Amino acid sequence: MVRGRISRLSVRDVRFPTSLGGHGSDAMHTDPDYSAAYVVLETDAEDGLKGYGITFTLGKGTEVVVCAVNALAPHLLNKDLGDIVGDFRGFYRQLTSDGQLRWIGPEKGVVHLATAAVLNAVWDLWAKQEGKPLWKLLVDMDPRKLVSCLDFRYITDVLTEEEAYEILQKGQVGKKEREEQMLAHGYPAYTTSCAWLGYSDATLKQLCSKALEDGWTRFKVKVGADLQDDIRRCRLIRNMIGPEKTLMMDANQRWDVPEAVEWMAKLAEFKPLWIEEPTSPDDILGHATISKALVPLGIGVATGEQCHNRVIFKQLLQAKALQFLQIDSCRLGSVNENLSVLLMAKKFDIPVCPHAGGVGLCELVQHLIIFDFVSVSASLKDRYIRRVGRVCNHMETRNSVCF
Ligand SMILES: C[C@H](O)[C@@H](O)CC(=O)C(=O)O
Ligand SMILES: [Mg+2]
Repeated sequence: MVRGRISRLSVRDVRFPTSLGGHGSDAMHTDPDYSAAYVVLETDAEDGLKGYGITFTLGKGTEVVVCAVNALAPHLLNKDLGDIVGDFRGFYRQLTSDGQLRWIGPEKGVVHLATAAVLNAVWDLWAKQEGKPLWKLLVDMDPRKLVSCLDFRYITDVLTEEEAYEILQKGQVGKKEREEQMLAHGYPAYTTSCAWLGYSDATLKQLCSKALEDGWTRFKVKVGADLQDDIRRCRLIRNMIGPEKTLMMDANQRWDVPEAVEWMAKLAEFKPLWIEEPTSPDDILGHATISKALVPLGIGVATGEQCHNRVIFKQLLQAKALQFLQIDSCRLGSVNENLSVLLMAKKFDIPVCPHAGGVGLCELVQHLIIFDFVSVSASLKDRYIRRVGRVCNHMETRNSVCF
């Protein structure tokens, strides 16, 4: 039973100096300081429970997101939590339709990152009050109630509320067994931690050996800045992991469309499962062109970590522009919008492999992907979550079930 009126919203600018060691570096973000705008919601309820919400940022941008969170605060303060989650679709619309703030969106950029942080905190508070981790709150929720939390505006041409409901109804079959499977075995994961672009070959080798010792079987390597460097680094890592283990590549939007196709033709010998963000995240048809050109090479296209909203995902799916869909728990408008993308992916039969690794992302997306497996996709085929130690060890979480 939800309770309390929101009495306080505070937001902090939290930064880790990861750029000093090249951690998190890629072909476009050469000096990332992993950071987060960290929101805490308090209520006047006697239970003393607080809701914590995060959005991932990269250093200086955090102060801008903090401003946007403060600008959204009046929508929450003095509101009854019961009223918010009782009409969650309406509340999502209220936040994303603020007559002045939507001009600097709408549903994209800084204001949407801020929306994610705020709504992540609301979901956290709701789950805590119900005494469940978020994934369990979602899995146990009546499908009618669940679809009532989602905003179908702009996506009804591919997914109506009724279709979403039917998907969730079908997902009820075998749900208990899948939940037990998750708790017993976890969700398959991959690591990027050994192959950031700013790492020397010596560091790459040392971290890759350690990851192999630790039992990792799937590895992602950053590429895109210099072809000869990429060939050398991909050869090094492929030789170390052997022909059977999985290798993914991530270009972080570095290339033009023809360049992406030519570059990947040169890296195809290292048998990547996917090339992630080969070009601008806004270029839907460009992704479709790349995707079509890489099919004969057996390389899929993965994208989504910088997809603004459900509309872009809808078009990527319609255009057959991706083979792996990467939701981001903090770039989309929190759980509400992520769930609508999970349901669209199910309709198009495209596996979801969430973006994670940044501050709080591994902790957040595991809830979404477990819900996806238990209640939506019912499949682990071609699905992997990202796991990372470096920032996760600053987080205290319950129910961590990734391996
Ligand atoms: C700047 C970030 O570290 C980015 O490289 C993360 C990313 O692309 C990924 O985790 O995937
Ligand atoms: Mg990436």
